Amino acid sequence: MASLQTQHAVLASKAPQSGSFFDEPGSNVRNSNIPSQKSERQQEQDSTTMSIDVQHISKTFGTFRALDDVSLKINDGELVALLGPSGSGKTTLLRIIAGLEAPDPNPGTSIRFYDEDVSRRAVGERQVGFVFQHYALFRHMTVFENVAFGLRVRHKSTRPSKEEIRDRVERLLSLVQLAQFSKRYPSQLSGGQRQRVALARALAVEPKVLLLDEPFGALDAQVRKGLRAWLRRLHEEIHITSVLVTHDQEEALEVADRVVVMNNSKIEQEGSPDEVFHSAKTQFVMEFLGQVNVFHGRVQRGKATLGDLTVDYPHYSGEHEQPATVYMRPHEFEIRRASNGKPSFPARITRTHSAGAVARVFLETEDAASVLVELPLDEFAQLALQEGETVHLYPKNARVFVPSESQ
Ligand SMILES: Nc1ncnc2c1ncn2[C@@H]1O[C@H](COP(=O)(O)OP(=O)(O)OP(=O)(O)O)[C@@H](O)[C@H]1O
Repeated sequence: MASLQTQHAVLASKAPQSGSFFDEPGSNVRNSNIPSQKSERQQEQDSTTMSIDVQHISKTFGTFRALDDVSLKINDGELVALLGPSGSGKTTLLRIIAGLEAPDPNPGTSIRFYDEDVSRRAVGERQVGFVFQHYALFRHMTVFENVAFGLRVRHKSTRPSKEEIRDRVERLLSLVQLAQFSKRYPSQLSGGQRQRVALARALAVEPKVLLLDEPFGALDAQVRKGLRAWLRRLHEEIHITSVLVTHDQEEALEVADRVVVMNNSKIEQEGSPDEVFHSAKTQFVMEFLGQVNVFHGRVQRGKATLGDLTVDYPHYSGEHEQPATVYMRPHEFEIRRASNGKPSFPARITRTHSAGAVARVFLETEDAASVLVELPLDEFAQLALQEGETVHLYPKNARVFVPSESQ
């Protein structure tokens, strides 16, 4: 292939897509512009109460703009993940929702909880529950006392009775599966157990919304995975409107009902995990969510060209050739030994790795560009691919971005 270059963003992969752009003449390679059908869940959400509605939020620290006119609506009972790289503004947005930080005082800026303007309400009045990455539990208090704390310190007029507090704490501890640890001190718990206590403590005061800022960020990968699944199950049980800040795309895609991708102080894209993963609207989202092979091609007169491969690209019908970036996910290739006449390109296998859920095949094109392909293990075994051999790569799907259009 002529002028083929690749680079990899190292992130996780998902199940294969069914699109077959290269086999179907006239198909549209620009996935991102295909209007997506609203899922039943989305339609349901549209008709539910909006519990958090922030509009036109900007935040400047000195001369640095940490948030740039961000608007976001979160439905009642929804779990939304704010996902983005470090410094993209996720925590700042969360802190503004909480009332820990004030937005720049611009006309049009508003923060509403359940239709009530809370912009002027202090953090203590907003009824939010927090769990942070390093949510220090009180070391001198038992698990039970930690969870009960928020209720015990309430003013007499709103404080529940001793029995009510005991009942509520016991219920919460069984909800977070720590009932048997109620008498332990934080130092006698694992990191994951401590975060579950922190969550029970946040829920004890019956907040209207739950704000989670990298709650599992300090824990090791295995524990994080377990807690992720646990948090999702918990959310399904209690359905409290929740905002989860994370820079871990796997975590966001697995746990959230809706993912809000942030970049450079703005919301880059929001949608269901499927939408943001499969229909990235920008190159940033495409690269941030999932592993990608990146190729540099061209568009001209309604066609996108990548070496010998050509696909329809109706978004640009100009005569003037424009550079384009073409993305293909590792699972979006078929590998064959012999050409079947369909558009493909040859590549040499440099390494294979099959000790995992899928086999990973590392290849090099004629231009010495590297490509990563993922195959189901049975297909990999059937092909009996050998390092050093040259095979044909058949792309099954691709997304084309013309920088001037997509940015
Ligand atoms: N109090 C502050 N004073 C000055 N700059 C700040 C302050 N708080 C945040 N910032 C800056 O604003 C930007 C956004 O910060 P924020 O914490 O919201 O990012 P983030 O997306 O949550 O990142 P991370 O994942 O690293 O926590 C960063 O560049 C940060 O340095």
